[in-house]
Formats: sequence, structure tokens, C-alpha cells
Amino acid sequence: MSKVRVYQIAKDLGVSSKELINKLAEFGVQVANHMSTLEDEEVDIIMEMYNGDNNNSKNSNSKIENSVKEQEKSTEGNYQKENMEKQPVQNTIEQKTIKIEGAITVKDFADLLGKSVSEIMTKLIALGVFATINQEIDFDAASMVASDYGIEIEKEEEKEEVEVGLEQAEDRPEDLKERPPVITVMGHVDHGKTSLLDAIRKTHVTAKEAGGITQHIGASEVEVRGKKIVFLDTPGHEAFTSMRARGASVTDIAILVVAADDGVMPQTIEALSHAKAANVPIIVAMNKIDKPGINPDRVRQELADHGLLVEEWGGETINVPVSAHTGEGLDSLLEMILLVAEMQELKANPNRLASGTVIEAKLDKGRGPVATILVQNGTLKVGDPIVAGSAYGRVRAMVSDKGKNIKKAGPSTAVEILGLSDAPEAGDLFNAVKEDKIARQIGEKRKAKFREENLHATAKVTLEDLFKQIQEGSVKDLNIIVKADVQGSVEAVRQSMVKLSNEEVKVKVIHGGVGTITESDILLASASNAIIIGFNVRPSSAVSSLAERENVDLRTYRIIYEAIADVEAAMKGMLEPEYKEVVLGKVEIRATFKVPGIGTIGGAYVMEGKVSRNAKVRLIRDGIVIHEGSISSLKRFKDDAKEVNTGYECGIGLENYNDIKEGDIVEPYTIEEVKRG
Ligand SMILES: Nc1nc2c(ncn2[C@@H]2O[C@H](COP(=O)(O)OP(=O)(O)OP(=O)(O)O)[C@@H](O)[C@H]2O)c(=O)[nH]1
Repeated sequence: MSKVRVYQIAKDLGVSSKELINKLAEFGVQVANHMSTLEDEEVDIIMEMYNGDNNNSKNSNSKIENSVKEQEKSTEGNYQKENMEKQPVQNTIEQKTIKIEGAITVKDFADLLGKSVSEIMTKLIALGVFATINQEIDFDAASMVASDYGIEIEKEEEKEEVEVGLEQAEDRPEDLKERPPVITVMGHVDHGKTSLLDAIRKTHVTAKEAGGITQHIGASEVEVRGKKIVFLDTPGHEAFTSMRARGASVTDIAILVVAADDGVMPQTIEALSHAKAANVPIIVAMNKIDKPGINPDRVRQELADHGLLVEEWGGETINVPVSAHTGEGLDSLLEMILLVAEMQELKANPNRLASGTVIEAKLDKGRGPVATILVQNGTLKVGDPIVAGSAYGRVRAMVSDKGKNIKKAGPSTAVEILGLSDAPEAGDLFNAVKEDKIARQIGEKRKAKFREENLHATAKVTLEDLFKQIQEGSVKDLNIIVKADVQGSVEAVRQSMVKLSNEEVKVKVIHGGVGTITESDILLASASNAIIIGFNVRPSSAVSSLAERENVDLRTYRIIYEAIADVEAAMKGMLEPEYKEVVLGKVEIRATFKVPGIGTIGGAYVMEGKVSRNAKVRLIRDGIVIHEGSISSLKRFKDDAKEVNTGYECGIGLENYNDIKEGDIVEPYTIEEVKRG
């Protein structure tokens, strides 16, 4: 009959659920968790257990009986029956159990229970859960609230994740149309990647567009013989690979820039490997051919040494000598890009809902979240509901790379869009969907899933004790969350951190994003045992205190190098902790007594703050520190005191020191470790 739960009895007894579960286990009763229901016999056992324990058992029997009775009342009432009839969900076990998939929004949950949102919110607040109408609450919180209504919540079996509302059907071949190629420019530092992109942009923007203000949106388009080519504006293989690591493949062709005067250099090789790993065709742009005394054949030889055989030498790699300065060879380079693109037969279906990848995103002061996206299939229109990663919204406006407002964007078009709920991450995939509601549901679900995936945390990690944890083998992955003011810094910190990985510990950036450190970052860090590195961003005081409560190591830096140096030092166990002194109070000696066998005791008065038994003290006479040491005894009247507060008298003795005089000031203090950053 009873169906009372562990946590309810625990609450009545004033003990924690865990304690109760452990105690039950001692009596041979195994219960799974705080939500488990207890049989009558088990309740009897608890009554007996706590009966034998006088301190805990005050009224506990009658309380438990109350708990049981109330539970019975609520399960017998009409309430539940009424509500269950409204439920659109599966009802099992005597109509008292409902199933949810896991996290659920407050609104959906209220609907499910047939209660008002405000009533549910009030119950949640009582549990210390502050959630708005559209925010999700987790399974445990939902269970607690439901149990108040006598309803048991079960987790629905995890289904293969199908995001309802996402158009995922394959295109029919007859619907496919040719689309422009998307290019990434890679190469060694200073070989002229940026100059080359600039030169192409300057010389190949069509006359009618020339008047438009070119704006940096992360990608730009040029036109050659009426055909479009899209260049991603961030040169370098790191950006390319970090997108790829997130499952995004946007690049159709990689341009490997090699300066003819410098040849193949370390990052040329890196870039080459990255492009190869991604199976992207490579065109070599041999740059700076305007320079005197260059030797293109030497460069070709070096390329061959690294497995890239150019056409002239019987290989397949196209190489075009160019000069970003004089413009020589740029036309040929673009022609070659079109040729390679043709061979690839790049196609997409313009007549469907758009999908593609986020190239960049930021929080703009005036405009809110702004994302540059590359439409890879379909056509995106202003007004389309959209979900990008876990951000969602409706496309309010679209701006082209020429700074023009446009109404629609077809395949291989990069546009800046406004209207998302928050800034997605570079590499996130986006989809236009039919309805706003679908976008929101998918976005919220992804957020919850991301949180849940990171829930299996163990002990919290801090840089201070990282080395110890590594040695104990309890840390194998150092998870880091990076927040910065611009995406470039996020990427820079991300790349540098990951490189710190060694045999013992793998450094992983589990989340990186633009913008200030938010509560959701703290929760993610707490759930996934990560530390947070903020770069040129500061958390609000509410976020800082949440970090403190959640025990999350949050550090802010202004110089990337310092962040890297700290993590590196921590991994090697060489991070010096920082300490600071905290003065606890001020105590005046108003009389002295000699106690035989003990020494001199000061009759004292706490003027400010407090004095605690284990504090360190300094003795000040006429403004001069004449002794530093520890307290040997602290008493209130005859009793030992742990702590004496402002306005109270006490007796105080100092260790190995008897020269206490009337009028002396005792200043108690502690040394505390400071969180760095
Ligand atoms: N003579 C000559 N100099 C060039 C040419 N292209 C670039 N440079 C010079 O080479 C230097 C580096 O060019 P960037 O375009 O900044 O090179 P980058 O590869 O983008 O460099 P990072 O962005 O730092 O990796 C600059 O001083 C350019 O003026 C060229 O075709 N001829």
C-alpha cells in the first residue's frame, strides 16, 4: 500500500538519502536511489533502525507514518486519475507512471502533469531549481516534482536520435544543379596567403559589385567568366582542421601557397598533411615569383620530396606560379580552380530547405548573435526558421560579403545571418526547418544532450591539484572550456592547449566559444570536470559565485602565453600556489593573569571581527609587531572556545610566549590559498 519514497523518509528523519540508503544496506535492504519506493516491511525496518537511535528518532516514527499517510492520500485522490486521462504519453503501471525522455521544458512538463506553469515553477523553486518557462529541467527535478503529485516518472528507453523536423532525404539526381567551389588557402606563415586572397578579391570583384563595401564576413565570392568561386577568409590549416574535427567539411579545394623564394617549410608540410587527410584536392600556388633569384624547380623538388608531384614532372598536382604583388598568374590560378571544380562535379539541390555549416559566429553589441554560414545545399530565405548547432531562431536578415542585404542564398553562398538565439560555434551544422517550434525543439534538445553527455563527472579538477591527480591516475583527460572575445583567440588557445597533451594526460578543449563566461559554461564545466579559461572576458559576479559553489576552476587571462604556461606548469606539478593573508579581527588585551603551570593568559576583548582557536596571531605593541605565533588556548569563561566574535570577552594564551601586556593588540589571521587568474 505505502509507496513512500526514500527521499521523503530521509527528509522526515532529517538525514540524507544517501545515509539512509547506506543504513538500509547494513540491514540487508538494497534500494537503488533516492527515488526508490519502499515496501511496508522496509518502512518498518527504518522505524526500528531509528528507534534504536535516540538522537535521530525524536518523533521519527510518527513523521514516517505521516509521510506514508500523505503519500497514500495523494495516490488515492482523484487528482491523478483526472490528469492521467489528459496525458498524451504512454501510461503504464496502474496509470501512476509517465515516461519522459530525460530533460523536459517547464512548459511541456506542466502540460504533461496538467498543472499550471507557475505551480510547477513554485515547486521547482522550493527544490532550488530556477528555470524559466522554456528552460529544461532534468529528469531528477521532474521526478521530485511529479512525486509531489503521486506520479512516478520513468525515463523513456533511449531511442536512436532522430531529430524530427530535419529534412534529411537524399536528393534525386535530376534535382541536382552545379554549384560553385569553396576554397581554403593554406601554407606556411608569411608565404602570402592573405596577400593572395586580397589580390584575388581586388582584381576579381565584378564591376557592378565594385561600388559595394566589401565586408569581412568570413568568406568572399569572386566571379570568373560568369562563374562563382567562394573563398573562406580565414587562411590556414588549423581553422580548416578544427572545422573538420567538428564534422564539418566545407572545403572543395585547398590552395597550398608556397613562396618561391622560401620553398617548402614546416607549416607547408603540415598544411599538406591536413589537406591530404581530408581528401581534398590541392592546387599549389607558387607565390612571390616577382622576386629576383628564385628557383621554382627547387620548390618542385621539395614538394616531390613530400609526396606531391607536380604536372610538369609527370604528377597530378596542378601548380601555378603567381605573384600577389603584381597580379601575375592570378587568372590562371582561378581558371585552374574552375577546372578542378568541374572535374569534381560539385552539385547541390537549390530547391529544398537550406543546410550547411557555420563558418564564424560572434556576439555583436548592437545586433546580437551574428553568424556567417555557408549554404551547402538548398536555398536559405529571410524568414526561414533555422537551427544551427544548439542555437535556433528565424533568419531576420542576410548580408552578403559585399555588404548587401539579400533575401535568399543558394548553394555555395556565404552569408551573415541575424536572428539566432545565441552564437553557434564555427563548424556547427545548420538546417532551415519548416516551423519555429521545430527549430526551438531541436536546439533545446541538443543543448540538453550536450549537457547530459558531459554529466559523467568524477572529482572536480583544478590546476592546483592536477599533477597529484595525474599521478594518482585519476585524471586522464584534462578538459578545458575556452571563452574569448574573438573566435581567433578561441582557436589559438584551443590549438595550443591540445598540443600540451602528453603520455599521461590528454588535453581536450570540450567547448570553445565567443563571449563572456556564462552560467551554462560553469554548469558544463562542473558536469564534465573541466576548467574554464577566459581570455579577455570576465564573468559577472553571479557567474563567479556559481563557479565557487560548483567548485569550478575558472581562470581569466589577458595573454595567451600565460594561460598556456599555467596549464603546462600544472601538468608538470610546478604550479606554485598563491597565498594571501586574511586578517580575521582585532583583539585587545585588557588584563593579564599568571596561571601556574601554563603561563600568562590575557584577559581580552574582541574589538573587530573574530578570533579562532586555530588562527595564527601576531602580537602588536604600540604599532610594532613584537611576536608572531599560534594560540595555545582560547576560552570563554571556563570553557574552551573554537571562536570568539566581536563584542565578547575571552581568555587567550599564546604558544611559547608569556610576555603579554595590558594594551597589547592580538591580530589573528589565516593564510588562504588564492585562486589564480
Ligand atoms: N614580393 C612579393 N611579396 C609578397 C607577395 N605576396 C606576399 N608578399 C609579402 O610577404 C609577406 C607576407 O604576406 P602575407 O600575405 O601576410 O602572408 P601570410 O601567409 O598571409 O602570412 P600569415 O597570415 O602571417 O601566415 C608580406 O610582407 C607581403 O607583402 C608576392 O607575390 N611578392
